[in-house]
Amino acid sequence: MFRKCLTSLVQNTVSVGTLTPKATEFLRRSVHNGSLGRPPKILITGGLGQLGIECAKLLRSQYGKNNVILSDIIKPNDAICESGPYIFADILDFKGLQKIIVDHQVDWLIHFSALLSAVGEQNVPLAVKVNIEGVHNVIELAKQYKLRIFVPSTIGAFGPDSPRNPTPNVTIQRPHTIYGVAKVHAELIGEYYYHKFGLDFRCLRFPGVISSDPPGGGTTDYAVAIFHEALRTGKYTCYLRPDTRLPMMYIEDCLRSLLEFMRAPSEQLKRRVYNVTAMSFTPEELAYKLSKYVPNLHVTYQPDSRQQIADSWPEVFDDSEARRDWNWQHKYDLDGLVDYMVKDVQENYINVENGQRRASAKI
Ligand SMILES: NC(=O)C1=CN([C@@H]2O[C@H](COP(=O)(O)OP(=O)(O)OC[C@H]3O[C@@H](n4cnc5c(N)ncnc54)[C@H](O)[C@@H]3O)[C@@H](O)[C@H]2O)C=CC1
Ligand SMILES: CC(=O)[C@H](N)C(=O)O
Repeated sequence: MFRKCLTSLVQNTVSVGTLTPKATEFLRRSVHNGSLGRPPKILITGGLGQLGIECAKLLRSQYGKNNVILSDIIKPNDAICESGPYIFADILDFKGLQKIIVDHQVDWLIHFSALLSAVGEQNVPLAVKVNIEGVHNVIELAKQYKLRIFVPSTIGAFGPDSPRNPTPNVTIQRPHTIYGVAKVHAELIGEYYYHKFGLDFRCLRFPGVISSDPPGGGTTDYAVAIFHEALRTGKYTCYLRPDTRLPMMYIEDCLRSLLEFMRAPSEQLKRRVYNVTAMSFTPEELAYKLSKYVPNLHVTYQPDSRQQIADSWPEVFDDSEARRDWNWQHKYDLDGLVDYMVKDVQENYINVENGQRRASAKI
């Protein structure tokens, strides 16, 4: 009965006449913070991308396997199905998303569906749909069902007119990619819904995120690809100039920032959109660090259309406001990142492939 009453409160489907507005708000917040014995039910959209699978692992370790639902439009493999709930959800299907939120009593929405910067430029109409219409759908649903919603933004939300070193939290934003335009739109509409309707909208601008999982087609992808190529072949051809400096972050830091930010009490947040970062480096500097593990590493540079995008993005990201307001602190610097990535790619990709090759040679 108590659980039912709380759920109704969270979803605002009944009015509880006997409770004061303050008590109602307290209960609603307690459920969102997982502090009433009921962890939040979380839906991750675009969950089979670079960030989604690892994010689900982290959130499931905190809130339980069945309280975190992964969703995407991709057919999942066996490992994904075994790891916890997975649902097909097209971000463009408003009613379909609505049904999932109602059926599964969702409290938090982590909205990862997107076309990244380089792929977005290859298919602008689709990027407009997924990155702009998709955000409209989730923001409206989050408002209707009183969800806490996280939408990531990016260094790509800045453009050539923005100060690049450092790029502060609030400054000129005139991006030249459809990806960036859509992210600025997401930041603004989220802030608008917060001011107008009290929506608990939260947004972090991430730098290039580095993990061993394949990235989705961005401008910062080289910083993942170089590990896979260099450790397999000792060579890598980079599509950016050697001196292209970009802000970056190891995935563990990125997802921890998301979790800490989602858990931060609303009154601690001075704004709804924060820059976060860990380090900045160039391809040349990364190659130098990697050459300590791959002594004869040979990197060549053939800049393509992604160079122009990178040249319009921040070089150094100023995340001092996140550090001040909710105590954001990164753990991995460039040395730590390279060390972890080398181990991860070697153990979980190269050694596994070699094992499979040996096994099939025996058959
Ligand atoms: N990976 C990075 O370096 C950064 C990522 N971000 C943001 O984080 C979020 C997640 O990024 P990644 O995981 O790297 O992207 P990703 O490209 O690896 O994954 C995006 C996912 O969205 C899904 N998707 C595409 N169309 C869809 C649709 N119609 N309905 C539902 N899902 C759909 C794709 O199937 C894919 O699994 C994105 O919003 C991205 O802009 C922000 C800054 C840096
Ligand atoms: C920094 C990002 O948003 C992403 N990795 C991209 O390069 O598009």
